Amino acid sequence: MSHLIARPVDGLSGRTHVPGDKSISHRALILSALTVGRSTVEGLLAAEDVLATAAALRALGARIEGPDAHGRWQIDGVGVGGLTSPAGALDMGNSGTGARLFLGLLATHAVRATLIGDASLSRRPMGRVLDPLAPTGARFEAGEGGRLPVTVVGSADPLPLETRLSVPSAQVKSALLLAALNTPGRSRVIEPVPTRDHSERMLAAAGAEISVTADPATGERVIDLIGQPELTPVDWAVPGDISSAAFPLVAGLLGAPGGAPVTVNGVGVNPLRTGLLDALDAMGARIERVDPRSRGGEPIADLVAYPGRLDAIEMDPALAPRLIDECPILFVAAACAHGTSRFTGLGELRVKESDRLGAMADALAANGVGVEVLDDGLVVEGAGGRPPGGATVATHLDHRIAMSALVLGGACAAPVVIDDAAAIATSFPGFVEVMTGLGAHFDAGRR
Ligand SMILES: O=C(O)C1=C[C@@H](OP(=O)(O)O)[C@@H](O)[C@H](O)C1
Ligand SMILES: C=C(OP(=O)(O)O)C(=O)O
Repeated sequence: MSHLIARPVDGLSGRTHVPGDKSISHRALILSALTVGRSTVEGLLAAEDVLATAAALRALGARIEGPDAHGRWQIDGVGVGGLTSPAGALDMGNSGTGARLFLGLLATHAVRATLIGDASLSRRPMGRVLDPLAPTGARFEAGEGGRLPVTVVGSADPLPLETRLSVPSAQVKSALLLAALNTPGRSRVIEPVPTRDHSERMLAAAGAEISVTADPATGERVIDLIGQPELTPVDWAVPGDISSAAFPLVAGLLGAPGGAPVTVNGVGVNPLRTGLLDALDAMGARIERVDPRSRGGEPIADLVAYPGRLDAIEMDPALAPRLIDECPILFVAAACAHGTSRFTGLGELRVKESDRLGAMADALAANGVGVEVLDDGLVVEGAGGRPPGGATVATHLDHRIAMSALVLGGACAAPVVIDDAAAIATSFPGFVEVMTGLGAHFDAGRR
């Protein structure tokens, strides 16, 4: 395990960019593998989670090469329904998105495949996709409690789905849409609470017959997909990941008021992903969106975070699906704010790469921040400036805990150590370089 120390700094400033969006990168590879012909991806996130998806698709018959000298990836698809049984197990590594999306994809292919993952992924619930996928006719042999390893015996003659999501999860929604893609006829997924809509946008871009409407009676999102289309190749362009940009942006906010800002160029600002910006805005943060434009069918902008006073919030729980991955770094912002913040509606954080409520409560408490853990949230007593710091944080194979703790260290009075920096490669290779380029001080020496 490689520990890393974040030393206190006065603030960060400068201009940077972050790697491609993880959600969009997974989907670009998967949908490309289902087209007939050659697709390309520019800006693909070449991090462990996405590379696991690429490896799994290769094992199922797609050809994927990259990056070329221009950073572009090429995928030769096998067409919807064209995947074949892999020779060995598909290792999804640390990736919940990969595991759930492949369970959907494979459910309606006449293949047999076993999905495995690391210790963190092997603890995460898969029943949330296995149960709603059962009506396709697929068979699943799962580990205890519906956990990995899971062997999928895909249905050769799948039946259409009509499902109302019981968990607000883009992974579950996307698994069902991928299953519906190779199912004859019309499938319907009803989403009571909107979640990131990259799958819907990208399926439409590849020529699938998909419609998204609001149920006139309930207002719920109704997604209809006609199965077994011939998908056309796409030249995808992936925006910067707002979930990665969150770290330099919050670090930028935590500098001395009046200091220079941190700018992150070309960040995806899909409205279903920008809950962090809304929560920080409610805390009094100044984050400007400059030069709004679009990339690959998604809105993007340069985001500029100015250091200044932050005040506590009582977060609106309805924001949860729009900022779910950004909660750990939002808790760091709250730890430095003036007053006591209250976050609820975040029970989903307990089933991410780690129990993120428990892991962040431990990380903050060890570093002198007052916290109370709720069933579905946290109460954080802001230090109104620099928390004490000085402790080691257990990262539990969780990239977002690792990066949040390093940002915390920069804003504390004494250094913060993480026990293992390796998990950062899950989603944000180059994190250390991006942050040090803005003035962060990390080292692997002694405290
Ligand atoms: O669909 C996706 O790409 C993702 C959806 C979210 O998970 P849930 O759908 O389980 O909330 C998020 O936490 C994850 O990092 C990526
Ligand atoms: C929860 C996350 O990812 P996944 O579910 O794909 O492991 C994340 O990236 O914060």
